[in-house]
Amino acid sequence: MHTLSVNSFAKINLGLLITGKRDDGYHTLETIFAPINWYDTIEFTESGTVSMSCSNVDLPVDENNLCIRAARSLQHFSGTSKGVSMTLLKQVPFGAGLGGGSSDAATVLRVLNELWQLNVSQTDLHKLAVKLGADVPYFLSMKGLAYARGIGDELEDLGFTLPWYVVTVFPEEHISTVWAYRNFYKRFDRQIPDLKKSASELCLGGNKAMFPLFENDFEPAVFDHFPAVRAVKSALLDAGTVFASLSGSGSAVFGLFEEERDALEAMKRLPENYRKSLTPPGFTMA
Ligand SMILES: C[C@@](CO)(OP(=O)(O)O)[C@H](O)COP(=O)(O)OP(=O)(O)OC[C@H]1O[C@@H](n2ccc(N)nc2=O)[C@H](O)[C@@H]1O
Ligand SMILES: Nc1ncnc2c1ncn2[C@@H]1O[C@H](COP(=O)(O)OP(=O)(O)O)[C@@H](O)[C@H]1O
Repeated sequence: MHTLSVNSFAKINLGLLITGKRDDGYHTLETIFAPINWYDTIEFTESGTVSMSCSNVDLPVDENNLCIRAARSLQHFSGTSKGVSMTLLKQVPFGAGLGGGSSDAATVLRVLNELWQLNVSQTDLHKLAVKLGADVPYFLSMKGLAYARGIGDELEDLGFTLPWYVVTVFPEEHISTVWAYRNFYKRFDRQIPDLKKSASELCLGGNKAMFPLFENDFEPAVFDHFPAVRAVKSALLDAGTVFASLSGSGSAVFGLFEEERDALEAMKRLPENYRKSLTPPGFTMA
């Protein structure tokens, strides 16, 4: 039986401005998604039923797992009776603000649409994706930097990449996205900068004066409740990063470096037990 192995890349958020709250409880936001070179690997083998195993025993592999939920949503939408056995090599920390689970869900939708020969349209896949998670559409349809609005599902491919090395650090604190959205300090009345234009001036024009616009609205509350997370941002700044920020709802923190040697030096200075990844400039999801 043929087995297909696919990598599911994680993301960081360059700027994350929460602009309001919808009647359904979801928040509207503006953010720039950027892919990083930290990934899970999922192996797919056709089978009569839908099942999965996972290298991380802390992650349930029941109907709540986003890989299973994605497979089920395709079965229900298409009416297919085909199945799949999935093996998830879990390397992206979860509760990290890196979208690892969302990326896995998007990979399952994309691969099973091909494997099961369903020919579900991109529009319909997008609808299935957003029901699985607000971040899932980004991983379904984008490869590089994307500007996102709505709940994170209205996407625009920016067509350029980050010109820096990205050091991403997980300080071993799992932060629930629900907790973060319940506890962030609201600033809905604040003037919203044009993140799309600023990202272009920053990445293409090299205008570092744009960096302060890329605030993460989760950061103040997360730093107040998790001082170890605040300390990672301070350590990256002390190591000479040109910009550092919480990613998503956290707890991962990333720093941007112009020189690889400075990025590697910064990684050495951080606690040994913190998981870290280094992404080169120009990275996109293959
Ligand atoms: C915060 C962000 C930023 O990219 O990512 P992570 O930090 O999770 O990676 C996303 O908005 C997370 O997207 P995702 O993790 O897919 O969230 P979902 O599973 O759809 O929603 C989990 C819960 O978060 C809240 N939620 C999520 C997205 C959003 N725009 N507004 C919300 O209020 C809702 O309470 C929802 O029930
Ligand atoms: N395959 C999966 N990988 C990671 N998290 C998963 C998966 N399936 C379900 N989850 C649940 O989703 C949440 C994390 O999702 P993820 O997209 O990684 O969020 P975050 O970006 O906040 O880390 C966790 O609470 C985890 O229990």
